[in-house]
Amino acid sequence: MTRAFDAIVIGAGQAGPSMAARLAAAGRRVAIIERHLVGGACVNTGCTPTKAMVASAYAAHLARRAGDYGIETGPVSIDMAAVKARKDAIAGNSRRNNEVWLEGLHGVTLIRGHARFVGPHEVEVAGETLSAPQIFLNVGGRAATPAMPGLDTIPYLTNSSLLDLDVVPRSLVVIGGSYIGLEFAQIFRRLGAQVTVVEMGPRIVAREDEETSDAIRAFLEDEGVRFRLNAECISFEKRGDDIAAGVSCTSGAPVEIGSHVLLAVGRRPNTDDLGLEAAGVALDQRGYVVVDDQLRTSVDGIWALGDCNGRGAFTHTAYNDFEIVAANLLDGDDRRVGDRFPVYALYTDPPLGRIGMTEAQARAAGIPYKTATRPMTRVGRAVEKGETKGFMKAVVDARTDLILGAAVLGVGGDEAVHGLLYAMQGSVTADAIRRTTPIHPTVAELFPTLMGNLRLAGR
Ligand SMILES: Cc1cc2nc3c(=O)[nH]c(=O)nc-3n(C[C@H](O)[C@H](O)[C@H](O)COP(=O)(O)OP(=O)(O)OC[C@H]3O[C@@H](n4cnc5c(N)ncnc54)[C@H](O)[C@@H]3O)c2cc1C
Ligand SMILES: NC(=O)c1ccc[n+]([C@@H]2O[C@H](COP(=O)([O-])OP(=O)(O)OC[C@H]3O[C@@H](n4cnc5c(N)ncnc54)[C@H](O)[C@@H]3O)[C@@H](O)[C@H]2O)c1
Repeated sequence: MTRAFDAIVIGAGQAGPSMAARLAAAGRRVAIIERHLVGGACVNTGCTPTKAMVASAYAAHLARRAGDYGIETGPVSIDMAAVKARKDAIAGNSRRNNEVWLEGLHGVTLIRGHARFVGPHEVEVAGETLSAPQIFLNVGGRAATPAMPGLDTIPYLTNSSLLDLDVVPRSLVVIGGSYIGLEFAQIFRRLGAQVTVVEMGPRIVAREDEETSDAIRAFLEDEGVRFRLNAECISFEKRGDDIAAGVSCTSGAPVEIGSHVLLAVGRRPNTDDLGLEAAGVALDQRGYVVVDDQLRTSVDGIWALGDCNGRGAFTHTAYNDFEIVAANLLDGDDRRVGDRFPVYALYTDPPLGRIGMTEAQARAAGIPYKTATRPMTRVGRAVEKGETKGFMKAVVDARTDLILGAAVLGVGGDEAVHGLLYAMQGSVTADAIRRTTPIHPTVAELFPTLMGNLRLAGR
């Protein structure tokens, strides 16, 4: 027997539950299917637990630096079991709040199990077939584990399993020098591990401008994180209790030894075990669901939201996907993915707040642009806080005076960058920002000064 609903949502991550709630509020009978933990990657193995650990690592770092502020402390030691318990409590509370809310929604049925398409509008889960004219995919992604020689012979960690450790690894080799790898590298270094980041490219966070990569590398090196760049042909081998990572770098020792290895080399979408071929939903070469600018898939009545559509890789983009689909379907609105500005943060300390284009992207696009940079050593609030690493930088269209992009790498950068998000969204010019009167002392108070220092690129 087939159980009929008006809508089925597959995956209770960052878009699915809100989608289910909106549909139910509009009078639809909705099934939402979750195979593992409500809240998905962000709540359980991503944003929430990692940012809780960033906070513990920051506390350790600040305690070690207490003397800089005239404060005396004793020796700093780490109780990793307590760090883990705090992180688990925060993530667990968030998950339970999501669950209680979802289970209490009138018109929504939460079904536990792995969903698989058996037709364009039929899904099998826990031995039952469900059908609905509208289906919303919110299946997210997981850590990519590419075929690397020897990987199957060692007990490697991913973002999920690393979060289960209740002891600090003696030495952690992080494969991948990008967002996931760098956040974990700094966390575990501050918690006391020897940390080496192995990156196959010539620099870390290669999507950012070179000066950003260099500054992040420099402050992580200051804390004792080691880097092996240009590490092609990585291989692994068990050596007693340790793991040897062969790194084939152009310089340096050919092998890095660690007690633990973290794989942080990207994500892959959870679309390989969803039976999408039975529905005829098209995937791209990397397995992401192909969608249009309103997140419709190649099959009528099926939408894809969140990481699985390859149009974003963040919680806020997943949630915005829900807003777009709900507005178009239920509010008669006309919202599109193309209308959103890319904005995100890298939660190292100091964090990187980023919006829009990098300078390299503006140059590659052939846009005539102006740029200005200011080091955090010349930001009063950063000096007063004793946290002067990093810089802020803006890239502005020389023809229109509109902001193309910005990077705020510095204390409070993840928050401050929002001022520029609202300016970009509202088409506010650099000159208009220059004329504002922000609060003193803040990091964002230097944005008007920054805009006053814009110079044509190359001058
Ligand atoms: C270590 C780490 C740190 C991160 N930090 C940040 C951050 O600070 N800020 C930020 O914005 N983003 C961050 N991200 C990214 C963020 O977690 C994701 O972008 C976000 O979770 C995507 O949401 P989603 O709803 O698309 O998918 P997910 O949250 O992955 O949810 C998908 C859900 O679908 C379920 N599912 C999958 N297949 C099926 C199936 N066949 N049947 C039933 N259920 C299924 C899964 O179990 C999961 O619960 C981080 C990611 C990682 C890994
Ligand atoms: N603060 C945040 O918002 C946040 C934090 C963590 C993750 N995320 C999301 O998760 C996504 C995935 O992050 P990620 O850091 O895993 O992936 P990524 O795709 O950003 O970077 C992967 C890195 O691994 C390197 N790499 C790939 N293969 C390699 C190999 N064989 N050997 C050595 N290095 C190799 C790449 O050159 C790259 O630097 C991000 O795009 C981001 O959207 C967001």
